[in-house]
Amino acid sequence: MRVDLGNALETTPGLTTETLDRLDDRVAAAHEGIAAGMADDEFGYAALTLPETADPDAIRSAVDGFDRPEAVLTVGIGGSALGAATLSNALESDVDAYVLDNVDPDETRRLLADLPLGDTVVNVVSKSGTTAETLANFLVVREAMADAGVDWTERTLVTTGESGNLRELADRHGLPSLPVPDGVPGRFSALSTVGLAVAALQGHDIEAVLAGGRDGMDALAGSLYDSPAYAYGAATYALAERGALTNAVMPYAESLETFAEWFAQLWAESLGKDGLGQTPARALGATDQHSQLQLYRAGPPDKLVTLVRPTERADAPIPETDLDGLAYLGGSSLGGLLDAEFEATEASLAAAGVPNVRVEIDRVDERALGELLFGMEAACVLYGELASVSTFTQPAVEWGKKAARGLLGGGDFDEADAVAEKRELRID
Ligand SMILES: O=P(O)(O)OC[C@H]1O[C@](O)(CO)[C@@H](O)[C@@H]1O
Repeated sequence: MRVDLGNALETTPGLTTETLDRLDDRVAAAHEGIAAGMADDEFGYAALTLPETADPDAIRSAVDGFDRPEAVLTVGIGGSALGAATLSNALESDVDAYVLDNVDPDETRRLLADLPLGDTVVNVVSKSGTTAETLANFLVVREAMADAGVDWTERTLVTTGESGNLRELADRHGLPSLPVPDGVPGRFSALSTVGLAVAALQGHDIEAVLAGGRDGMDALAGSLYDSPAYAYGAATYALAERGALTNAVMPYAESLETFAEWFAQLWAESLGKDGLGQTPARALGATDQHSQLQLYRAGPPDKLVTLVRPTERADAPIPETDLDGLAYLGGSSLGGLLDAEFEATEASLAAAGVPNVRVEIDRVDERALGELLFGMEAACVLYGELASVSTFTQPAVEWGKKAARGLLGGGDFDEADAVAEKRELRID
């Protein structure tokens, strides 16, 4: 993973090399704390040692009990789905991967109608084992399998904590199961059993993903000038401090679109604390040059754009044409056009004084993805240290969970009572 901060200097809001030099002392101190937390396997910091502590053999032995399936369905939500989805949507496999990470009945019904349930492994993931959406979807999927005459106990892999409903279910039915690593919040668990089981079922090289994570660990250093991850974390923090309260992450690769969704949870749920934070916007290049770029370039000067691309990609030629106006395209390639648009968008933002950061990986493969996921996790942890927020907790999401549970009769919660007090101004 390589980071280029050049287009975040002298912009609005913007940084200077003096700013970064001054910040580097704080990066060094933060790195000491992070390294100590990693060494002591402290809550949250344990995520940054997963490239060494994850056990690929245990993952492979859990999935090897299944014949190679036609499809894998992940039933989970948030970090219990997005890490696996990032890898499966970035890498090609002849095992199709699907995700149920919402409780939209139309989507659930549509998906179950499409799935070859008799040749699908259901990967149900919940660290807590109590997440309503995940458990509700699993109960629906399990019934659909039974209705299809499929023995769900033969087609289900459970990844969960030491206790809770899913652990009880796995124990009761002797299901193959994997542990969720202690001290690792879901949004930081991509390089663990949570994110790697699907990749293993799809035949991907999970050892290479972890090797990429180790590349990222090795690249951590006591200076932002020696660590791409810390450079990104420090620059985004300093830009937020100067008014860049939105970070639009814009990968120029369809295979990295889910990565932007994974990044959005990591960034928002880790850093949105105490009235602080930086809103992650999900964009896609080149598509969003024809939509959101107008706002990024000419809207309020309150954002930065993170442009992500692989520097090597399979390509597709654009045929020659006798149409005069299109002659410049003929003989070029789609990849050549995409790269030109990446560089043009980068220059367009710079010309308008909008800060943008370039993040590049060599190619979209297991090792580069492992390093990118690790790098953004480390960047997030550093940002949280610099902002002095509680990076690894997410108390603000609990209110809504209690309200929803109360509305369904799952307990007596004041939050549910507050729902009935909604202020109305209906325009029909
Ligand atoms: O793995 P679990 O416990 O089902 O949690 C799923 C997701 O819900 C959250 O706990 C927020 O409610 C996320 O932090 C987490 O990734």
